[in-house]
Amino acid sequence: MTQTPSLAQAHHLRPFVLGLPKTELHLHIEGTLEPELIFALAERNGIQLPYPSVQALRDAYQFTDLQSFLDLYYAGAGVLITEQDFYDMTMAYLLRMRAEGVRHVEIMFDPQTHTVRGVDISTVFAGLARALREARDSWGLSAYLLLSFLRHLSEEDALVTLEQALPLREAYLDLWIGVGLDSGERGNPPEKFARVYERCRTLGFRLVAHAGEEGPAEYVRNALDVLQAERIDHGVRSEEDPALLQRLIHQRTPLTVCPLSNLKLQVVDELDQHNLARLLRLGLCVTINSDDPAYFGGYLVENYLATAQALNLTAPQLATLARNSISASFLPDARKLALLDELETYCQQYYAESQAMPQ
Ligand SMILES: Nc1ncnc2[nH]cnc12
Ligand SMILES: [Zn+2]
Repeated sequence: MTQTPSLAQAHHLRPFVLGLPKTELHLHIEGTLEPELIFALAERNGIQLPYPSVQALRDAYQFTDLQSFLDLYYAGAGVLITEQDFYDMTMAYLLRMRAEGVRHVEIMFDPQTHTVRGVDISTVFAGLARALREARDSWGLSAYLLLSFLRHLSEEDALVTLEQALPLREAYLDLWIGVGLDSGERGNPPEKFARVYERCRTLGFRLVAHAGEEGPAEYVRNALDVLQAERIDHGVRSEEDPALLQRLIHQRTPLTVCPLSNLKLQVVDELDQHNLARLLRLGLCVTINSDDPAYFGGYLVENYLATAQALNLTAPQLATLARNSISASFLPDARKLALLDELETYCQQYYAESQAMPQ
Protein backbone atom coordinates (compact mmCIF):
# COMPACT_ATOMS: atom_id res chain seq x y z
CA MET A 1 0.00 0.00 0.00
CA THR A 2 1.33 3.43 -0.87
CA GLN A 3 1.45 5.88 1.95
CA THR A 4 1.47 9.63 1.79
CA PRO A 5 4.90 11.00 2.76
CA SER A 6 3.49 12.48 5.98
CA LEU A 7 1.93 9.17 7.05
CA ALA A 8 5.17 7.37 6.27
CA GLN A 9 7.01 9.92 8.37
CA ALA A 10 4.75 9.60 11.38
CA HIS A 11 4.94 5.81 11.17
CA HIS A 12 8.70 6.04 10.98
CA LEU A 13 8.84 8.24 14.11
CA ARG A 14 6.69 5.99 16.30
CA PRO A 15 9.55 3.92 17.80
CA PHE A 16 11.50 7.14 18.44
CA VAL A 17 8.57 8.81 20.25
CA LEU A 18 7.76 5.65 22.23
CA GLY A 19 11.31 5.49 23.56
CA LEU A 20 11.66 9.20 24.32
CA PRO A 21 11.74 9.89 28.06
CA LYS A 22 8.78 12.26 28.43
CA THR A 23 6.12 13.51 30.81
CA GLU A 24 2.45 14.34 30.47
CA LEU A 25 1.47 17.62 32.17
CA HIS A 26 -2.07 18.28 30.96
CA LEU A 27 -4.38 15.38 31.56
CA HIS A 28 -7.83 15.28 33.13
CA ILE A 29 -8.19 11.87 34.69
CA GLU A 30 -11.96 11.93 34.10
CA GLY A 31 -11.09 12.42 30.42
CA THR A 32 -9.44 9.00 30.30
CA LEU A 33 -12.72 7.15 30.88
CA GLU A 34 -13.11 5.03 27.76
CA PRO A 35 -16.69 4.21 26.68
CA GLU A 36 -16.07 0.53 27.55
CA LEU A 37 -15.15 1.48 31.12
CA ILE A 38 -18.09 3.89 31.37
CA PHE A 39 -20.38 0.99 30.50
CA ALA A 40 -18.63 -1.44 32.87
CA LEU A 41 -18.79 1.02 35.78
CA ALA A 42 -22.41 1.90 35.00
CA GLU A 43 -23.31 -1.77 35.20
CA ARG A 44 -21.30 -2.30 38.39
CA ASN A 45 -23.05 0.68 40.01
CA GLY A 46 -26.54 -0.01 38.67
CA ILE A 47 -26.62 3.18 36.59
CA GLN A 48 -28.74 3.39 33.45
CA LEU A 49 -26.91 5.17 30.61
CA PRO A 50 -28.81 7.08 27.93
CA TYR A 51 -26.93 5.15 25.19
CA PRO A 52 -27.84 1.64 23.99
CA SER A 53 -24.23 0.56 23.37
CA VAL A 54 -20.56 1.41 23.73
CA GLN A 55 -20.47 2.24 20.04
CA ALA A 56 -23.49 4.56 20.31
CA LEU A 57 -21.71 6.45 23.08
CA ARG A 58 -18.50 6.67 21.07
CA ASP A 59 -20.48 7.87 18.06
CA ALA A 60 -21.79 10.76 20.18
CA TYR A 61 -18.26 12.17 20.47
CA GLN A 62 -18.81 14.83 17.80
CA PHE A 63 -18.00 18.15 19.37
CA THR A 64 -18.50 21.65 18.07
CA ASP A 65 -16.77 23.50 20.91
CA LEU A 66 -15.55 23.09 24.48
CA GLN A 67 -19.02 23.22 26.05
CA SER A 68 -20.46 20.52 23.79
CA PHE A 69 -17.64 18.26 24.99
CA LEU A 70 -17.96 19.23 28.66
CA ASP A 71 -21.66 18.27 28.69
CA LEU A 72 -20.77 14.69 27.71
CA TYR A 73 -17.64 14.56 29.82
CA TYR A 74 -19.44 15.50 33.07
CA ALA A 75 -22.21 13.01 32.24
CA GLY A 76 -19.60 10.27 31.65
CA ALA A 77 -17.95 10.99 35.00
CA GLY A 78 -21.30 10.25 36.66
CA VAL A 79 -20.50 6.51 36.69
CA LEU A 80 -17.65 7.06 39.19
CA ILE A 81 -18.98 6.22 42.64
CA THR A 82 -16.58 4.06 44.67
CA GLU A 83 -12.89 4.18 45.51
CA GLN A 84 -12.45 1.14 43.27
CA ASP A 85 -13.98 3.07 40.32
CA PHE A 86 -11.45 5.89 40.70
CA TYR A 87 -8.67 3.32 41.06
CA ASP A 88 -9.73 1.39 37.94
CA MET A 89 -9.94 4.55 35.82
CA THR A 90 -6.54 5.78 36.98
CA MET A 91 -4.79 2.42 36.67
CA ALA A 92 -6.07 1.99 33.09
CA TYR A 93 -4.49 5.33 32.19
CA LEU A 94 -1.21 4.57 33.98
CA LEU A 95 -0.86 1.21 32.22
CA ARG A 96 -1.22 3.00 28.89
CA MET A 97 1.44 5.50 29.95
CA ARG A 98 3.78 2.65 30.85
CA ALA A 99 3.33 1.25 27.33
CA GLU A 100 4.01 4.74 25.87
CA GLY A 101 7.33 5.30 27.65
CA VAL A 102 5.98 8.09 29.87
CA ARG A 103 8.11 8.67 32.96
CA HIS A 104 6.07 11.18 34.95
CA VAL A 105 2.50 12.51 34.86
CA GLU A 106 0.80 15.51 36.44
CA ILE A 107 -2.87 14.67 36.61
CA MET A 108 -5.78 17.07 37.03
CA PHE A 109 -8.95 15.94 38.73
CA ASP A 110 -12.26 17.74 39.29
CA PRO A 111 -13.54 17.02 42.82
CA GLN A 112 -16.61 19.24 42.38
CA THR A 113 -17.85 16.95 39.58
CA HIS A 114 -18.04 14.19 42.18
CA THR A 115 -18.90 15.92 45.45
CA VAL A 116 -21.99 17.49 43.86
CA ARG A 117 -23.26 13.91 43.29
CA GLY A 118 -22.64 12.95 46.91
CA VAL A 119 -19.28 11.22 46.38
CA ASP A 120 -16.97 12.10 49.26
CA ILE A 121 -13.78 13.88 48.29
CA SER A 122 -11.81 11.35 50.37
CA THR A 123 -13.12 8.56 48.10
CA VAL A 124 -11.74 10.40 45.06
CA PHE A 125 -8.32 10.96 46.63
CA ALA A 126 -8.09 7.38 47.91
CA GLY A 127 -8.83 5.75 44.55
CA LEU A 128 -6.49 7.98 42.55
CA ALA A 129 -3.69 7.70 45.11
CA ARG A 130 -3.83 3.91 45.37
CA ALA A 131 -3.29 3.59 41.61
CA LEU A 132 -0.60 6.29 41.48
CA ARG A 133 1.41 4.77 44.34
CA GLU A 134 1.10 1.31 42.85
CA ALA A 135 2.47 2.55 39.50
CA ARG A 136 5.33 4.35 41.26
CA ASP A 137 6.24 1.30 43.33
CA SER A 138 5.76 -1.25 40.53
CA TRP A 139 7.46 0.41 37.55
CA GLY A 140 8.78 3.79 38.69
CA LEU A 141 6.22 6.03 36.97
CA SER A 142 5.98 9.10 39.17
CA ALA A 143 2.84 11.22 39.43
CA TYR A 144 1.54 14.42 40.96
CA LEU A 145 -2.04 15.54 41.42
CA LEU A 146 -3.43 18.97 40.54
CA LEU A 147 -6.82 19.59 42.13
CA SER A 148 -8.79 21.59 39.57
CA PHE A 149 -11.53 24.05 40.30
CA LEU A 150 -14.50 24.23 37.92
CA ARG A 151 -14.62 27.76 36.60
CA HIS A 152 -18.30 27.67 35.63
CA LEU A 153 -19.06 27.40 39.37
CA SER A 154 -18.56 30.20 41.87
CA GLU A 155 -15.36 31.07 43.66
CA GLU A 156 -17.18 30.31 46.94
CA ASP A 157 -17.72 26.76 45.70
CA ALA A 158 -14.01 26.50 44.90
CA LEU A 159 -13.11 27.79 48.37
CA VAL A 160 -15.44 25.23 49.99
CA THR A 161 -13.85 22.46 47.90
CA LEU A 162 -10.38 23.56 48.97
CA GLU A 163 -11.44 23.47 52.61
CA GLN A 164 -12.90 19.97 52.12
CA ALA A 165 -9.62 18.79 50.61
CA LEU A 166 -7.16 20.41 53.02
CA PRO A 167 -7.63 17.91 55.88
CA LEU A 168 -6.41 15.25 53.41
CA ARG A 169 -3.26 17.13 52.45
CA GLU A 170 -1.03 15.44 55.00
CA ALA A 171 -2.04 11.97 53.83
CA TYR A 172 -1.29 12.81 50.18
CA LEU A 173 1.75 15.08 50.51
CA ASP A 174 3.69 12.89 48.06
CA LEU A 175 1.03 13.42 45.36
CA TRP A 176 -1.09 16.52 45.76
CA ILE A 177 1.26 19.36 44.89
CA GLY A 178 -0.91 21.93 43.15
CA VAL A 179 -4.18 23.30 41.85
CA GLY A 180 -5.64 24.14 38.44
CA LEU A 181 -8.64 25.81 36.83
CA ASP A 182 -10.70 24.15 34.11
CA SER A 183 -14.18 23.82 32.54
CA GLY A 184 -15.95 26.43 30.37
CA GLU A 185 -13.57 29.31 29.78
CA ARG A 186 -15.71 31.89 28.00
CA GLY A 187 -17.28 34.28 30.50
CA ASN A 188 -15.33 32.77 33.40
CA PRO A 189 -12.12 34.80 33.47
CA PRO A 190 -9.17 33.95 35.73
CA GLU A 191 -9.79 36.95 38.00
CA LYS A 192 -13.02 35.30 39.17
CA PHE A 193 -10.73 32.95 41.16
CA ALA A 194 -8.25 35.50 42.53
CA ARG A 195 -8.98 34.77 46.20
CA VAL A 196 -8.86 30.99 46.02
CA TYR A 197 -5.57 31.14 44.09
CA GLU A 198 -4.15 33.56 46.62
CA ARG A 199 -5.06 31.15 49.39
CA CYS A 200 -3.51 28.23 47.49
CA ARG A 201 -0.34 30.25 46.91
CA THR A 202 -0.11 31.03 50.62
CA LEU A 203 -0.52 27.33 51.33
CA GLY A 204 2.46 26.54 49.09
CA PHE A 205 0.63 24.86 46.22
CA ARG A 206 1.97 24.96 42.66
CA LEU A 207 -0.38 26.87 40.38
CA VAL A 208 -1.56 26.14 36.84
CA ALA A 209 -4.64 27.38 34.97
CA HIS A 210 -6.39 26.77 31.67
CA ALA A 211 -6.29 29.98 29.65
CA GLY A 212 -6.29 30.92 25.99
CA GLU A 213 -7.95 27.71 24.80
CA GLU A 214 -11.20 29.33 23.68
CA GLY A 215 -10.75 32.45 25.77
CA PRO A 216 -8.75 35.48 24.61
CA ALA A 217 -5.07 36.22 25.17
CA GLU A 218 -6.16 38.57 27.94
CA TYR A 219 -7.16 35.50 29.99
CA VAL A 220 -3.58 34.25 29.71
CA ARG A 221 -2.29 37.60 30.92
CA ASN A 222 -4.68 37.55 33.88
CA ALA A 223 -3.83 33.95 34.71
CA LEU A 224 -0.22 35.14 34.99
CA ASP A 225 -0.84 38.49 36.67
CA VAL A 226 -3.84 37.84 38.91
CA LEU A 227 -3.58 34.11 39.62
CA GLN A 228 0.21 33.96 39.29
CA ALA A 229 -0.07 30.71 37.36
CA GLU A 230 3.32 29.12 36.77
CA ARG A 231 2.18 27.15 33.75
CA ILE A 232 -0.61 27.80 31.27
CA ASP A 233 -2.84 24.96 30.10
CA HIS A 234 -3.41 25.38 26.34
CA GLY A 235 -2.48 29.06 25.90
CA VAL A 236 -2.61 28.78 22.11
CA ARG A 237 -4.49 32.07 21.76
CA SER A 238 -1.51 33.88 23.32
CA GLU A 239 -0.35 34.26 19.72
CA GLU A 240 -2.91 37.04 19.28
CA ASP A 241 -0.89 39.28 21.61
CA PRO A 242 2.75 39.77 20.50
CA ALA A 243 3.75 41.45 23.77
CA LEU A 244 2.35 38.52 25.73
CA LEU A 245 4.29 36.11 23.51
CA GLN A 246 7.51 37.99 24.25
CA ARG A 247 6.74 37.75 27.95
CA LEU A 248 6.07 34.00 27.77
CA ILE A 249 9.36 33.54 25.93
CA HIS A 250 11.29 35.76 28.31
CA GLN A 251 9.83 34.14 31.46
CA ARG A 252 9.95 30.65 29.93
CA THR A 253 6.36 30.10 31.05
CA PRO A 254 5.40 26.64 29.78
CA LEU A 255 2.31 26.08 27.65
CA THR A 256 0.74 22.63 27.92
CA VAL A 257 -0.66 22.33 24.41
CA CYS A 258 -3.11 19.57 23.44
CA PRO A 259 -3.23 19.29 19.64
CA LEU A 260 -5.86 16.55 19.20
CA SER A 261 -8.06 18.28 21.77
CA ASN A 262 -7.77 21.57 19.86
CA LEU A 263 -8.75 19.73 16.68
CA LYS A 264 -11.72 17.88 18.22
CA LEU A 265 -13.05 21.00 19.95
CA GLN A 266 -12.62 23.07 16.79
CA VAL A 267 -10.09 25.46 18.27
CA VAL A 268 -8.37 24.73 14.94
CA ASP A 269 -10.14 23.50 11.78
CA GLU A 270 -7.28 21.25 10.71
CA LEU A 271 -4.22 20.05 12.57
CA ASP A 272 -1.93 21.47 9.89
CA GLN A 273 -3.21 24.93 10.90
CA HIS A 274 -2.09 24.47 14.51
CA ASN A 275 0.33 27.12 15.77
CA LEU A 276 2.41 24.69 17.88
CA ALA A 277 5.35 24.64 15.46
CA ARG A 278 5.34 28.43 15.17
CA LEU A 279 5.30 28.83 18.95
CA LEU A 280 8.12 26.31 19.24
CA ARG A 281 10.22 28.12 16.63
CA LEU A 282 9.66 31.42 18.45
CA GLY A 283 11.26 29.84 21.50
CA LEU A 284 8.27 29.24 23.76
CA CYS A 285 8.43 26.33 26.19
CA VAL A 286 5.74 24.32 24.40
CA THR A 287 4.78 20.82 25.50
CA ILE A 288 2.48 18.21 23.94
CA ASN A 289 -0.28 16.63 26.00
CA SER A 290 -3.50 14.69 25.54
CA ASP A 291 -6.07 16.59 27.72
CA ASP A 292 -8.98 14.08 27.57
CA PRO A 293 -7.62 11.25 25.44
CA ALA A 294 -10.65 8.95 25.67
CA TYR A 295 -12.74 11.67 24.02
CA PHE A 296 -10.25 13.17 21.56
CA GLY A 297 -8.96 10.11 19.75
CA GLY A 298 -5.46 9.67 21.08
CA TYR A 299 -3.21 9.38 24.10
CA LEU A 300 0.17 11.07 24.43
CA VAL A 301 2.12 9.29 21.69
CA GLU A 302 -0.72 9.76 19.19
CA ASN A 303 -0.64 13.48 19.97
CA TYR A 304 3.10 13.60 19.23
CA LEU A 305 2.71 11.60 16.01
CA ALA A 306 -0.40 13.33 14.66
CA THR A 307 1.27 16.70 15.28
CA ALA A 308 4.51 15.56 13.70
CA GLN A 309 2.58 14.38 10.68
CA ALA A 310 0.48 17.53 10.30
CA LEU A 311 3.29 20.01 10.93
CA ASN A 312 6.21 18.04 9.50
CA LEU A 313 8.06 17.98 12.80
CA THR A 314 11.47 16.31 12.82
CA ALA A 315 12.85 13.92 15.42
CA PRO A 316 14.95 16.71 16.99
CA GLN A 317 11.85 18.90 17.29
CA LEU A 318 9.98 16.06 18.97
CA ALA A 319 12.94 15.66 21.31
CA THR A 320 12.70 19.38 22.15
CA LEU A 321 9.01 18.92 23.01
CA ALA A 322 9.85 15.98 25.29
CA ARG A 323 12.73 17.96 26.83
CA ASN A 324 10.30 20.83 27.48
CA SER A 325 7.86 18.41 29.11
CA ILE A 326 10.56 17.43 31.60
CA SER A 327 11.72 21.01 32.26
CA ALA A 328 8.14 22.27 32.66
CA SER A 329 7.18 19.61 35.20
CA PHE A 330 7.06 20.23 38.93
CA LEU A 331 9.61 17.48 39.58
CA PRO A 332 12.58 18.26 41.83
CA ASP A 333 15.60 19.56 39.90
CA ALA A 334 17.66 16.41 40.50
CA ARG A 335 15.02 14.18 38.89
CA LYS A 336 14.59 16.61 36.01
CA LEU A 337 18.33 16.56 35.36
CA ALA A 338 18.45 12.77 35.47
CA LEU A 339 15.57 12.51 32.97
CA LEU A 340 17.12 15.17 30.72
CA ASP A 341 20.41 13.24 30.76
CA GLU A 342 18.58 10.08 29.79
CA LEU A 343 16.85 11.93 26.98
CA GLU A 344 20.16 13.23 25.55
CA THR A 345 21.76 9.78 25.66
CA TYR A 346 18.69 8.26 24.03
CA CYS A 347 18.64 10.81 21.22
CA GLN A 348 22.37 10.51 20.51
CA GLN A 349 22.03 6.74 20.25
CA TYR A 350 18.93 7.00 18.09
CA TYR A 351 20.48 9.51 15.68
CA ALA A 352 23.64 7.43 15.46
CA GLU A 353 21.80 4.16 14.81
CA SER A 354 19.22 5.43 12.36
CA GLN A 355 19.13 7.73 9.41
CA ALA A 356 16.89 10.11 11.38
CA MET A 357 19.65 12.67 11.65
CA PRO A 358 18.86 16.28 12.47
CA GLN A 359 17.92 18.08 9.27
N1 LIG B 1 -10.01 21.00 27.39
C1 LIG B 1 -10.58 21.37 28.54
N2 LIG B 1 -10.76 22.67 28.79
C2 LIG B 1 -11.34 23.06 29.92
N3 LIG B 1 -11.77 22.22 30.85
C3 LIG B 1 -11.61 20.91 30.65
N4 LIG B 1 -11.95 19.86 31.41
C4 LIG B 1 -11.58 18.76 30.76
N5 LIG B 1 -11.02 19.09 29.59
C5 LIG B 1 -11.02 20.44 29.50
ZN1 LIG C 1 -7.55 20.60 29.82
